[in-house]
Amino acid sequence: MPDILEVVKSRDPHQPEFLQAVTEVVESVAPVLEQNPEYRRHNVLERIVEPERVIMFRVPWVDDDGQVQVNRAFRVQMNSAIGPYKGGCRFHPSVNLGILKFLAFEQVFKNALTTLPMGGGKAGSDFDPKGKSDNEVMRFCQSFMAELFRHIGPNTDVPAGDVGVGAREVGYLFGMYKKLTNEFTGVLTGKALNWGGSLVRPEATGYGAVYFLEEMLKLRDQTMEGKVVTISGYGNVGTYAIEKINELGGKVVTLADEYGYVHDPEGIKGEKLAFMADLWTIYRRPAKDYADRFGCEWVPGRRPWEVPCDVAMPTALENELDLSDAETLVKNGCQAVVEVANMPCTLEAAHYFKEKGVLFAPAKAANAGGVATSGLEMSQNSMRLSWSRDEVDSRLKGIMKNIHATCLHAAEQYGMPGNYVAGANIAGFIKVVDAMIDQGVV
Ligand SMILES: NC(=O)C1=CN([C@@H]2O[C@H](COP(=O)(O)OP(=O)(O)OC[C@H]3O[C@@H](n4cnc5c(N)ncnc54)[C@H](O)[C@@H]3O)[C@@H](O)[C@H]2O)C=CC1
Ligand SMILES: O=C(O)CCC(=O)C(=O)O
Repeated sequence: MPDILEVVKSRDPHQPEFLQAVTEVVESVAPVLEQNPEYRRHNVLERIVEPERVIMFRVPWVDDDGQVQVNRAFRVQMNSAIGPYKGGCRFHPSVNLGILKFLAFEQVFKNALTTLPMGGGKAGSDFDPKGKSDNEVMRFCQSFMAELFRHIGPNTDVPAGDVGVGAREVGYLFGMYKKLTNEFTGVLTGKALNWGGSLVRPEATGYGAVYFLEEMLKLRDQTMEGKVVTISGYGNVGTYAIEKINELGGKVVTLADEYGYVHDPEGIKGEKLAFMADLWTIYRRPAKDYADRFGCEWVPGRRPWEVPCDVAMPTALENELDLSDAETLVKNGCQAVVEVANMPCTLEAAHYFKEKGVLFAPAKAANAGGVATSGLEMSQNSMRLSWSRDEVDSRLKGIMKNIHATCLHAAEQYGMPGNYVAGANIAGFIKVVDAMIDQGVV
């Protein structure tokens, strides 16, 4: 039996993020494979690390000066064993095939944990929406969809937003899909409310992560009341995580970007939260604007993890928190780390938190509220009905509680009590590979 990590490394030596995501899963599921020889016989590990399909395409578009620009785009259709491919689109200059494969791979397990019938996929482009006009963004989205539309559909593949893709972009993507197919269907989630979106979808990832954190804290007889929290990204997930933390009596004291971080010991709330909410999501402006506007400390070239906190919630990008950040957090008394971004902690940082007894929520469990609510949007679209805010929020809360319990149960069952990383990987893995086996070698 070949070592799967060696296979992945030798096939795709230039995809470190993908290898990292696979390594974490392989470490977790080793006891499962040992106890279930059937999984080895069906070669499930070798199959699950290979995308079912990857579409790569060029996206030509015309900028405001009349100049033709070209970007590269992908849709990674990773696994459809338990439902149509499902996962967001990322527009960011760092996007490449390896990053999208890691995101699509994570999505497979995450979507399985929600219990909703969704397979995993991820799309994206190296297009940078920063500094682009509305019209440029629209032309880019239209050109992107002019190719993607033939590969997706409400029962085939249902994309959504991710970094750099919010309600505005989903609107432009949907408009083009509708024009090309002459169909009004739930082919994208994260739609605006007045044309098929779901209440609570914008808030869902941030709220869901805080619901997960509440469950973890309950095990230590604690609540969010009085907790000091550090975050990084201040886009969609950062904004709504802060809103929920404030509501539950916590206080968020940082926000950050690639240039440095803002320290606001008074907490990001009220008028300040409203200002911050628009800063990236609408204007794509740097974090420093917040410091300038409210007279807070701006710390250039450093990361927010050096600010003492009870809870750290990385909310920007992969590998934004490394071992030395983890050591600083632990030294400063941090009790819990919640991965709200996808794979924001390096493997070494995640291992260190576990070793030191810090509560550690892995992304595929903690940020699953977003895609879960996308699943609820799909259900509402299929039924041609809209649920109330309370209905969606209580389903979201129920799903997050269930994911928390599922992770604990799976980890316990395989001899790793309290290890949320192992629990999330094992539970997601078993659900997906059982479905793959049921469906034969396809
Ligand atoms: N939007 C969603 O529903 C979900 C998002 N996620 C993950 O959450 C994270 C954030 O996503 P969103 O808030 O949706 O994106 P967003 O586009 O709304 O916000 C992105 C944030 O990251 C910051 N950022 C961009 N480039 C950066 C860099 N090079 N260094 C540091 N910061 C940088 C931006 O300033 C912004 O604050 C990503 O890892 C995404 O995959 C995970 C689950 C669902
Ligand atoms: O809502 C969705 O379909 C995707 C959300 C997403 O991209 C993620 O969970 O990372």
